[in-house]
Formats: sequence, C-alpha cells, structure tokens
Amino acid sequence: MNQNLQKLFSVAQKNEKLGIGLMSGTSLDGLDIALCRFTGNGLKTQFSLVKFITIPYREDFKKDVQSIFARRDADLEKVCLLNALIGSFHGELVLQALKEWDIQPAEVDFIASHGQTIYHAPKRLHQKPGYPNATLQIGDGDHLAIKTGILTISDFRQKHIAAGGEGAPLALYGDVLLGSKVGENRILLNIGGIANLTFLSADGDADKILCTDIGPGNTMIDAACRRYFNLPYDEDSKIAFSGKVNDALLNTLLAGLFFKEQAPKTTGPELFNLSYLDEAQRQSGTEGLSAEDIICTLSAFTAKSISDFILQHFKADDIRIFTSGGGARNIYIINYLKKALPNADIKDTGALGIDPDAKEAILFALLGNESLCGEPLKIGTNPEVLMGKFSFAV
Ligand SMILES: Nc1ncnc2c1ncn2[C@@H]1O[C@H](COP(=O)(O)OP(=O)(O)OP(=O)(O)O)[C@@H](O)[C@H]1O
Ligand SMILES: CC(=O)N[C@H]1[C@@H]2OC[C@@H](O2)[C@@H](O)[C@@H]1O[C@H](C)C(=O)O
Repeated sequence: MNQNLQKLFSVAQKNEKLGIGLMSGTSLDGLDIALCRFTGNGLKTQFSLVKFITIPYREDFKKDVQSIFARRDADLEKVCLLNALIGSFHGELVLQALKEWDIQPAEVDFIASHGQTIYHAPKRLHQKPGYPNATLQIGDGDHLAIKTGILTISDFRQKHIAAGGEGAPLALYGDVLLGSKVGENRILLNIGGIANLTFLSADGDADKILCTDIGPGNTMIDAACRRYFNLPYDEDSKIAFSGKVNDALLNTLLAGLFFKEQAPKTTGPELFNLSYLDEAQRQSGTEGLSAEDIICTLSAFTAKSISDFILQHFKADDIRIFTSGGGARNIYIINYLKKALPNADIKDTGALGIDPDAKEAILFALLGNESLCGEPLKIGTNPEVLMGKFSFAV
C-alpha cells in the first residue's frame, strides 16, 4: 500500500490526536495558530487548546496580498505566485511557533489550514447567469506539508460549495460541536473582518440552528482607518469615541440589499468596502463628513446590523451571546450591542473556555479532526459532508 495512505490510516485511528488549526482571515492581521488536542469526533469530541499564537504579518506581505484581495482586476501572475508563497510561508510560521513551544513537528498529527481567502463570490453577489457559488482560498496545502513534514488538510470550502452551500460560514460545524447547551438559547457571534453568528436553540432542535454572515465586522472600519489615518485599525475604538454617528449615512449604509436577503447568506469585502461607503455618502449627501464621524458611523453600522439581525430573528431577552474575533475588543461595538440588546447576556467565548482570539483557528483544527475520523453531520439543510483535502509530506 502507498505509505502515505498507511500513515493516514494509522493517524485516523489514533485515540488522541494533536492537530494545528491555521486561520488567516479577511483582516489580514496575521496567522492564527492553534495547537489542539482531540479525542473522539462529532458530538463526542473532547478538545483542549494546548498553545495559541497569532504571528502578525509584515507590512510588505500584507500589501502584496491586498493588491489581489477581493479585486476583480487582480494580477493573475501575482495570484499564482502567492498561492505557492503563502503555503510555504504559513509552513515557516508553523515551524517558528513549534520551535517557540519546544514541540517537534513529528509530535503533531495534522495541520488543518484555512488558507487565505482572496475572493468570495456567492451567486447572490456575482449574479452571473450560469455560474455557480464560488470562493477561492490560496496557500496550497502541499507546500505546507513539504515545509513542515506534517500531514496537511486544506481547502475546506470547495466541498461545501460542491454540495450546495456557499462555502461559508463553516463555523457552524464547530459551533454546534463546542457551543451547544440544552436549556440555553445561545448565539456565538464572531466579529472578524465580516461578522457572522451561529444560533443554537435551547431545546437542542437541529432544525432551528442558524449560521450566517450578518454584514461587515471590522473590514470597513479598518479600510477607513487606513485611508484617513494611515492606521491598520481603530485601537480600543479611540477614533470612534472621538466622533459622532451621522444618522443619514448610517441609514443609507443599512439600506443595502444584502440586509434584505434571507439568511443563511454569506458576504465579504467584495461588497463591504470603501466603494460601498463612497456610494452611501454620495446618496446621503454626507461627502463632507469628518474622518472621525465616518469611523464612528461605520462602527455603529457594524453594531446596528448585528443587533437588528438578532432582534429580527430571535427572542433577544432570553439569549446568551458569546463574542469572539478581533471585533470583540472593539469597545464601541460591544457597548452599542449591550445598549441595543439590554436583556441579552453578552460575554466573550472565554466564558465557555474558548479563547476568543483562537476560536476560528480551533474551529479549523476541529474540522481537520472530523476530516480524519468524523462522519458527515446532519444540521438542518446544511451540506452533510466531510470537508478538506489531504496533502502528504512525502
Ligand atoms: N483593541 C482593539 N480595538 C479595536 N479593534 C480591534 C482591537 N483588536 C483587534 N481589533 C479588530 O480586529 C481585527 C482583527 O480581527 P480578526 O483577527 O478576528 O480578523 P480575521 O481573522 O481577519 O477575521 P475573519 O476571518 O472572521 O474575517 C483588526 O483588524 C481590528 O479591526
Ligand atoms: C469566504 C470566507 O473566507 N469567509 C469568512 C469571512 O470571515 C468571516 C465570515 O466571512 C465567514 O463567512 C468566513 O469565515 C469563517 C471562519 C467561517 O467560515 O465560519
């Protein structure tokens, strides 16, 4: 038998596995690396986070990725080069993390790598007749496997699309496995570049589970901080607190068609970007607004799109909300949510024993564990598939 398949077989059969989840999101702030220990699979999964680190990206790398990111006119040669470069670069960062933790690559059973999304195009967004839902993550798994010597599972989103989904949010599977509690209505709210949530019903009814993107998380705030202040983001919401909300602009931002479409739905910076802001300013006659008021209004936009969604879809006075992602540190957004949802109990996922910064990387490690030893999960109308492609080190 092919020795790779032999090795795969023995890893899949191990009772306890050590796996690394890698996430590099739409904010392009860095690579999240979560080393997790798993036993079991599916609803019987037991997991612990052994180590976690975010290795920030250098500015020149960020600029390189930004030059093709969510851009319809991207340079195809650059896409090709970055596909190989990101795979091998992520491999180097994994080796760097393992060295820091004093762990040998041979001790790790698998890497589950999300890759870097460079374009997300559900049918609702591209509206090109005859073309399917589509999404593209680069940073090929073979490069990671060769660089690290560790079995790598990657490119999770394609199977989801092939089986009828939009390729996201994949948080659904991990949120259900790690976040469900019978007797409690829960929302797991991730505020990354894009905000998404998973609703888990107190009665444990799988048909009531909803997992969807909600709208922009930090992506427009970050883009406006870069444009007006040459800053990567609004640290501790300082700029937002120094400005005020412009209602005309806020209402125009919220009037976008995406907010009228039925959930579950997905989106990305292909829609929520500075052109979306410019168009809303033109429509609302607010072109002369100060940069501080723009950042404040964009922060309110993120927060209000989240609270409106929750109020429209769930009984918000009987719900526990667990936040994660970099936006959980944006005090302006969190304060806004607490005011808009006064009876909801809002905490970060630390209250569930899940590091809020590590959550998405943990979710991919968990998807990797499922690829190795799980079974397709039936959750409502979501694709019932096991995702991920295997890359061997030899
Ligand atoms: N102290 C802070 N104050 C305000 N905003 C913060 C703070 N720390 C992080 N952020 C925001 O969080 C962002 C990073 O979030 P995160 O790492 O969750 O993004 P991501 O991994 O790209 O997410 P996703 O894949 O879900 O889009 C930063 O770009 C910034 O906007
Ligand atoms: C295509 C893509 O990369 N989507 C990301 C993005 O970032 C947040 C939101 O948009 C979510 O749909 C998804 O990531 C998370 C991890 C998910 O699939 O659950």
